Amino acid sequence: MTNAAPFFNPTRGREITVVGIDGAGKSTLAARLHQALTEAGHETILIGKHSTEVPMDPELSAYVDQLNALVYRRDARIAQACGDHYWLLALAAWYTLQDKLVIQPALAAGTHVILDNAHHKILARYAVNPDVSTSLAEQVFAHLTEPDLVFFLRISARDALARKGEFSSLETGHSGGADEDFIRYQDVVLAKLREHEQRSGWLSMDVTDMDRDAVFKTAADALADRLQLAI
Ligand SMILES: Cc1cn([C@H]2C[C@H](O)[C@@H](COP(=O)(O)OP(=O)(O)O)O2)c(=O)[nH]c1=O
Repeated sequence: MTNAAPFFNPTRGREITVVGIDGAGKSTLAARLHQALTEAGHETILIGKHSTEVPMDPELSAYVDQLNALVYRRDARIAQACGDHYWLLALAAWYTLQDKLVIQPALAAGTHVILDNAHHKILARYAVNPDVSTSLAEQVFAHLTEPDLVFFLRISARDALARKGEFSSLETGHSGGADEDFIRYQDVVLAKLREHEQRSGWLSMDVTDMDRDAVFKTAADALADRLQLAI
């Protein structure tokens, strides 16, 4: 006998992440990839901003949900009072638990993970904040599992806004409520993402003139090509 034991040594799952500015189409693509992989018979989970379920562990799920509420369901006065460093560390705590309790066990069990809302956009947001050191922000996320494939959906802020129609205060970096505030802020975030892209081997797509089907088709081809995942 060899030591091959396929039933006890499932192939590790793949982690696939979608990044881009607000309105680039991340959630749309992530949901399509999740659906297509599942329909093709691949065990796959979709993880987003409010995914708090730790499989078969209601107690940990409740704890992760409390952390999600703390980080994302916060009131503006509390956000302001606590300040940027606090929120950076709270976000790092959130991403740490999501990685350790949900993503890593899934990958180890052979389940693929589609991650919408990865931490890269947060890094870009903090990189444009002069009050927080960029290297500190990079360090608090450095231990997270490295995705096997990152799709970067590139679009200008003006075009993203035309798609979205409306935006939240967070999506202007709390800089104001006008369209120009969204555009100015998101274009700076986009420039930071593009710097990251140069260093990271992301699969970059200019989605300005692509409809959702074309984006999905390009992504599906890349999954087959780079990760040998057929959908
Ligand atoms: C992908 C896509 C999205 N949209 C719309 C749907 C949503 O209202 C909005 C943002 O899409 P969404 O996928 O939510 O983007 P993100 O997760 O990056 O913020 O744009 C289009 O109009 N055309 C498209 O091709």
